[in-house]
Amino acid sequence: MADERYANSAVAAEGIVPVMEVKNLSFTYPGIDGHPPPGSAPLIDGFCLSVQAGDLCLLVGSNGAGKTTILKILGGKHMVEPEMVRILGRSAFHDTALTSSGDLSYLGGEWRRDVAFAGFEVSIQMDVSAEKMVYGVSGIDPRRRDELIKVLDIDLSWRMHKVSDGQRRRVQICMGLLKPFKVLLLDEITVDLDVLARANLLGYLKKECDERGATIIYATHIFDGLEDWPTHVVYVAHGKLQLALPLQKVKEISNLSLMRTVESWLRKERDEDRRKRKVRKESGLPEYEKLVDGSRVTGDPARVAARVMNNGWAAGRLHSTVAGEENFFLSSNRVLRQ
Ligand SMILES: Nc1ncnc2c1ncn2[C@@H]1O[C@H](COP(=O)(O)OP(=O)(O)OP(=O)(O)O)[C@@H](O)[C@H]1O
Repeated sequence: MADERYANSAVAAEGIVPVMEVKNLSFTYPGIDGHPPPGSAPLIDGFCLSVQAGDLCLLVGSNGAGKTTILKILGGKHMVEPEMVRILGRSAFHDTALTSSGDLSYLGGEWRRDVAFAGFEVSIQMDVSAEKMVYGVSGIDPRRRDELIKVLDIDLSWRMHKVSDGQRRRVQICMGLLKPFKVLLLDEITVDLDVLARANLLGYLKKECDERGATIIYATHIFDGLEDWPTHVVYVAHGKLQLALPLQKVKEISNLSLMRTVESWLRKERDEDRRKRKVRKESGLPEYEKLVDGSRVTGDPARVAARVMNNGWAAGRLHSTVAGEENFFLSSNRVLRQ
């Protein structure tokens, strides 16, 4: 699907390297011993995607589909084989300059940070002003900073330990956008923004893509204000790419609103899952695949444990993700087969 899109791209035709290229990405979270549980199937499986400069991709899928995992891998937070994910021609995990330069920015989850002597993942709620946070980053274009403060309507006198969740989130977003990113990965960070702040932020992000050729991947379940916002829609289910299409194409194949279109995809996916579970149950298998440390295990765990030596993990690595089990329970692209 993604390859089709890439082949149609004028930029690709000229042989220009895409801003982001994901090739056959497979990933399994490590178990307690740093290795994937015996017999676990890859959580992200054979995922491919090409994204060009200026693309605004909406990443959609049901809960647990793998969106956050994919965004974290793209953001260099989990190690995968360098050739699986190339951002601006570099490996996000191995080339830390990608994120430290601000070229690649990831915004998601709670606002936490490792603080010396205080521990890892300490939430940012200390008694510090918004001004100190926003002006504490050096080398920022003052006009860009002023615009962001305005767009996000930040009161610089806010004390971070006293503000509301939405106000804290606005400062977090501002900090994440201060450097003129080339690629921005957004994992639903607008949930606690009010309607106006969200609309202003979406407008700002679109402008960044239109005017600077920045690229954004945005995972969300909130479709308010997104009808004409993305340039592309990427749908993932069970860790597999289902489709990656220009918004125009999505509109051509569906006469529903974007939200209703995505809803129909998810409904179809759920119905298919239910049907498969029914078949499993009727044939005496457990209705749900067994979960080991949060990872899927296919078939009989005792039997698949025997295949542990061939599960795609290289010895001594923390997060190796060489492609693993072939017999994945769900087939790829099945959702779109009409
Ligand atoms: N650290 C982890 N260790 C093991 N499994 C994990 C871990 N984090 C997530 N998972 C599993 O990975 C799967 C995908 O999770 P992920 O958070 O990527 O989904 P998502 O599409 O972002 O879901 P949502 O829409 O609910 O945010 C889930 O089944 C989850 O249980």
